[in-house]
Order: sequence, then C-alpha cells, then structure tokens
Amino acid sequence: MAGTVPKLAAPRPAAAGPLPSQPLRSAALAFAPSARRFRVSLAARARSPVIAMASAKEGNGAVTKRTTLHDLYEQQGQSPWYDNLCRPVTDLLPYIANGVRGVTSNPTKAISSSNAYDGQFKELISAGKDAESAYWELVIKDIQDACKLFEPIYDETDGADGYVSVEVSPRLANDTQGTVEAAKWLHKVVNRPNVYIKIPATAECVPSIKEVIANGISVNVTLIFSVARYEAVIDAYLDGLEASGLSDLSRVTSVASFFVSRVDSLIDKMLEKIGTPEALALRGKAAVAQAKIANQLYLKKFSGPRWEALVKKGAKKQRLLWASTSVKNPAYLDTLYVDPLIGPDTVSTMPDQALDAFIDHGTVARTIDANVSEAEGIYSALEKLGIDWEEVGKQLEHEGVSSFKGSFDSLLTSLEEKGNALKTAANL
Ligand SMILES: O=C(CO)[C@@H](O)[C@H](O)[C@H](O)[C@H](O)COP(=O)(O)O
Repeated sequence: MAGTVPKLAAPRPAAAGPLPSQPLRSAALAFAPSARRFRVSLAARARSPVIAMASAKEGNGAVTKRTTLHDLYEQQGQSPWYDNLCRPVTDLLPYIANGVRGVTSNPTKAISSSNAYDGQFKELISAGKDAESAYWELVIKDIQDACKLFEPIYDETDGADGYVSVEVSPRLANDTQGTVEAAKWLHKVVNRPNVYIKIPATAECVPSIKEVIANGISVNVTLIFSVARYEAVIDAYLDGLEASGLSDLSRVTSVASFFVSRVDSLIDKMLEKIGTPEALALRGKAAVAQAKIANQLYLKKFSGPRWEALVKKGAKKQRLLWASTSVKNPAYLDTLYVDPLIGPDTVSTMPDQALDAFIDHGTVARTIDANVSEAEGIYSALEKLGIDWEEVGKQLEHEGVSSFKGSFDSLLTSLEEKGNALKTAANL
C-alpha cells in the first residue's frame, strides 16, 4: 500500500525556539496508555483511564477500542508491541484491546520502580531463597502471566506473533556458553510456547544465537546497532535453523531488535562537534536512514535458494523489531522513530511515550521501503563526514551492555539488602 510517504526523518529545526504544542489529544487517546506509567503511584494508576478500562471487564476483560495500532497491523502488517511489562500484568489487557500484539520486558526497571513485587519477594526470602533466585522467580511469574495474555494472538497467528520477551542475565553479555546455558534454563522454566529469550548481539553472543536457535528455542536478538552486526545476526539465525535437525521449523522463530533513537543521540553529538552546516543538517536523520538500509538487507537475506530451502521446512523469517523508539531529543517529532519505519513483517516496540504519540497522531502508511536511495545518500554523506558506522555500533553496544549490567547489578544489591533486612526482622 502506498499511502502518503512522509519525508525521511524530519526533526524540527534546532533554531525554531520553543516547541510548538503537540496536537490536541484525540478521543482515542483518552483510552491510551499513560505516559507516566513508571512514575505514578499505585493509587494514581488505579484512577487512570486505561487501568479503569481494564477493570470495566467485557468479554476478554477489556473494552476494545479501535486505534491506529489495529490499522498498523491490519493495513500494513506491522505488529505494534508494548515496550514495558510490570505488575499487575493484567494492566496489559487494555493495551491488547487497543491493538498491542506482543511485549518486550525490562524486568530490572519494572522491579526497581514498583512495590508490587514486595509481597512475593518477602515470601521467597522467608522460604530461604537468595536474592538472585528470588529475582528470577519474580521475573518468571510476570513473563508466564504475560505469555498467557498473549497466547490467543500466538494461536491465531500460528506462532507468528503474540510473544513476550525476557532477557538472560546481562552479566553474561560477553560469555558465549554461559548465555547458551542461561537461555536453555530460562526457556525451560518459563515453559510457554510464546516466550522469546532475549540475547544480546555482542560478538561473543552471536554464536550463542546460532546454538540456541539450533536447540529449537525462539530468540529476541537485542542491542543491534549496526548493519554489519545485523548481517551476522541473520546468519546466526539461518545457521541455527539449518543446524537444528528439526523437520518442522515453524515454531522456532526470532526477532532482530534494531535500536533506533540511540543512534541519533550519538551521531547528533558527533555532528554538532563537526559543526559545519552540512553536518548540522544531517542531525536526526542517521537512525532512520540506517534502519531503512537494514530492512533492505533483510529483504535480500530472506530470499533466494538458501532461504527457500528453509521455507520448505516451515521456517519463518526473523522479523526486524524496531527498539528504542521513543524520541530523546524533544525538538524532534514524537513519532520520528515509528512513522518512517512501517512495513510488512516488522515489529515496532513502543514505550508509553511513543505509543501515546502514535495512537494520537501517527500516520499509518508503508514507509519502510520508501525513499531508500535518500537513506543511502544520508548513510554515505555521514561516512564522508567521518562517521564510522561500525565504531558507532561498537560504542552504542558497549554503552547498552554496561547500562543493562549496571541496572541489574544495582537491583541485585538492593534486593540483597532488602533480603537481609527481612531475614534480620524475622530472625531467620
Ligand atoms: O527488548 C527490547 C529490545 O529487544 C526493548 O525492551 C529494548 O530494551 C528497549 O526498547 C530499549 O532498551 C529502550 O531504549 P531507550 O529508549 O532507553 O533508548
């Protein structure tokens, strides 16, 4: 479907002064997720329209409201996912009713910003668990509960959609075999058909992806920042499918999570340092340009004799999943990382900010393969200015891994302290 093709990445000019106010929120948004989800207190959350809708049970437990998210999937074949999972997991029901078809989780963020885990944590500590085992039990419960909510979508689509992803310990991001073992363990304990085990696309974990896929486990490959690494990820998926020995490959699926906004955040800084008018004019354009080029690679790799041989055994394409879709620069359009990346067989995982903006004023039109030569022009113009895409990828990967590890470590430290305090209080 052609539709109106918006111009590639259209940041508001930096010199434009104060931001124009956002368009008035439509009636649909009254039912959309709250953008302040992590900050609101439980009492305030109970008053939010989206949570209220969850308790106004009808049929499957939520009032169905047609939104652009339904159009995104039905008209363009892109699956909108929600980039947030926290308790109570039933809060996902109105999101599902609004057209969300899967979820990516960041458990350290969820657990550290909510007291909804305290009760189960206390029980686990009283039962003699250490902080890390208790952490995994909290996570596994959320993932299993969410998998149940998305199971109807998984079944309806014959295993193509309706996934919930959960990451292996970020401490293993540079440990090939440790990641394989952790993925197998997590897959076994979650024990749901629609779980994605999230593995980072570090150089050390690319071989883990192959092995985990070969073991018949579905994977969300995360933290992809460059086209070169993305190609290695696709190869690992294809190698894994070929090595699996399964006669039916239809239930071993994968998504490749290509991070978007962080690319602009870093490259914009580099362009500002260069400071020429040509460099400044390219701000806010790198991430979408690279993502469009990644999609071209996807089209190339998932065609031809090698791929066709796998299709005969039921293999499904490893879909591109756009992650890090919320804008970080308030001068940019708030749908900058969603509108221009719409196309068939892709996933866009959105936190509340991006989801709210897209429901309110997103444009549902096929854009992923529009203006590809413009994207290629931007990509090489950046190279000519001295931007080394592989180096950018490496730096972002390093920062991404460190930040995930950092929040995991600090959560575990605080859970250990909490656990010790509980044990002391209970004389354990
Ligand atoms: O699971 C995934 C992607 O695989 C997502 O939850 C992913 O971690 C998130 O989109 C990003 O961490 C969010 O990135 P950012 O908005 O903080 O830059």
